[in-house]
Amino acid sequence: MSGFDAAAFQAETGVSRETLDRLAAYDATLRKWQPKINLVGPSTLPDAWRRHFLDSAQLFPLIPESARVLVDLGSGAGFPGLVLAIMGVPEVHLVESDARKCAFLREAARAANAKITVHNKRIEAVTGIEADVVTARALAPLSELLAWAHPFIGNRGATLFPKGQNVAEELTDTTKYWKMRTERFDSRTDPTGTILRVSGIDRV
Ligand SMILES: C[S@@+](CC[C@H](N)C(=O)[O-])C[C@H]1O[C@@H](n2cnc3c(N)ncnc32)[C@H](O)[C@@H]1O
Repeated sequence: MSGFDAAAFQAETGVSRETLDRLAAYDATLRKWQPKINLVGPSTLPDAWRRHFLDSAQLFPLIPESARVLVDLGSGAGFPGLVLAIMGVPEVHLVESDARKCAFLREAARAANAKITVHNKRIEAVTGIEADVVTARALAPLSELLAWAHPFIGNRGATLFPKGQNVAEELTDTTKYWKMRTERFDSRTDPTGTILRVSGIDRV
């Protein structure tokens, strides 16, 4: 059992009491639904405030201040997109192909009073959203993520992707297909992890 609880999350992120209460309502919904649908790895649930809530919340300060519209690809149980919506990103779209996970996302958003849009579709089928930021956690290699993100942000917006220790290899592979500006930030939850912020994306 981890000692990193909601209070530790609040101390680490500085979120308001109201935001913490909304995240706690999301957490309670996650714990209620987890036995019915495998939403997160069962072994990660006791440490959810660090492994999922802080892991998602650490992206918030990396979002440009002018950003209004965020698309989260392959949202699963809502990490990081739903956390970022609760923290204050004005317009958040969650894209998830699994209908049961979409039912959970709608219920968790209702419990947390978060006005998000859930798209129960494959990413490739979602069109017509002009976004400022695209996020995705644990979904695909970088080159694939950029191919999915590009229709939403063109070369104007930015992506934020938590990545593991293979990030250097993924970057090398990606430069064959994409021109881009990359910035790397140390993960606050994973000593071997990196948050990759990519912008100015164009095909080679
Ligand atoms: C490994 S989970 C990660 C979920 C969440 N982002 C997280 O980090 O906890 C990947 C999710 O992406 C969804 N997914 C995979 N490919 C997809 C696609 N092409 N379109 C929409 N959703 C997709 C899966 O159903 C799954 O819920």
